[in-house]
Amino acid sequence: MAGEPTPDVLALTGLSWSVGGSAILSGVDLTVGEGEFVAVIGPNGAGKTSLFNLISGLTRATGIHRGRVAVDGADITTEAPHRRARRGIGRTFQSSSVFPTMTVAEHVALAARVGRVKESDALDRVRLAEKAGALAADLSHGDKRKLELAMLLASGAGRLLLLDEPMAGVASGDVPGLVEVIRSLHRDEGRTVLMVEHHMEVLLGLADRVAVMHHGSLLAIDTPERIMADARVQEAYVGEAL
Ligand SMILES: Nc1ncnc2c1ncn2[C@@H]1O[C@H](COP(=O)(O)OP(=O)(O)OP(=O)(O)O)[C@@H](O)[C@H]1O
Repeated sequence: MAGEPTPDVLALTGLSWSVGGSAILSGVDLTVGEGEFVAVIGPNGAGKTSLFNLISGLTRATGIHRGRVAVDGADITTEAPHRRARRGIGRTFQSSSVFPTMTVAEHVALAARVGRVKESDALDRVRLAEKAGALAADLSHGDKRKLELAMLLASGAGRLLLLDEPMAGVASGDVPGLVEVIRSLHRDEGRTVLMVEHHMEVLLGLADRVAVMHHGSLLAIDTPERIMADARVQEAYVGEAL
């Protein structure tokens, strides 16, 4: 007999945020299932980063909030960011945040102090083990991204990964390696991923569904192929490449 249905890892209901009278997010409803990969796209200023901020709790003290954020069925709308991290929410930012004078291994050791993951394991999983002794300042941009992922894994906060434009600034030759690392965290380890990414060619074969943000609302959510063929999406992107 089938057991109880598992709650969605993430469920956003009527999520809205306004600052100084301007609506930045309006009534976003979105559910993400366990092990699902959802890409978030949308023109500049559509609200993608704000959406991630509301899920990770970074904007709690700013503006007017409405709606609900639930993780594994628990309402976390007013929870502090560190408590959300303990539930497994791991977040990366548009620009890399590593300490130039620390080595790769030192970064991961620091993160592992709050998690229970072996440091060498975290580096292996992002394919950075051979650079353990390198200074972060000497890493390519793609390797800095991998290091941030290793830190999330080591800290134990990577069951639901929120990746904000991980390919931004990464040299084109390093993109396939980084895509492979993200693919393996999702496909081989079953992690749930929400990722902002502008390049549809990266998302084809990676994302199960693509959510399109436009003017702070969710315009459409569907398979990458159907999203690419959606006339409303094409219209939202007038003047920008999809
Ligand atoms: N703390 C804030 N206070 C006021 N306005 C904000 C704040 N954060 C974001 N905004 C505004 O909200 C809108 C959406 O910004 P956001 O960064 O979420 O968009 P985005 O889709 O991630 O854009 P991009 O693709 O350019 O990164 C923008 O007009 C931005 O200026």
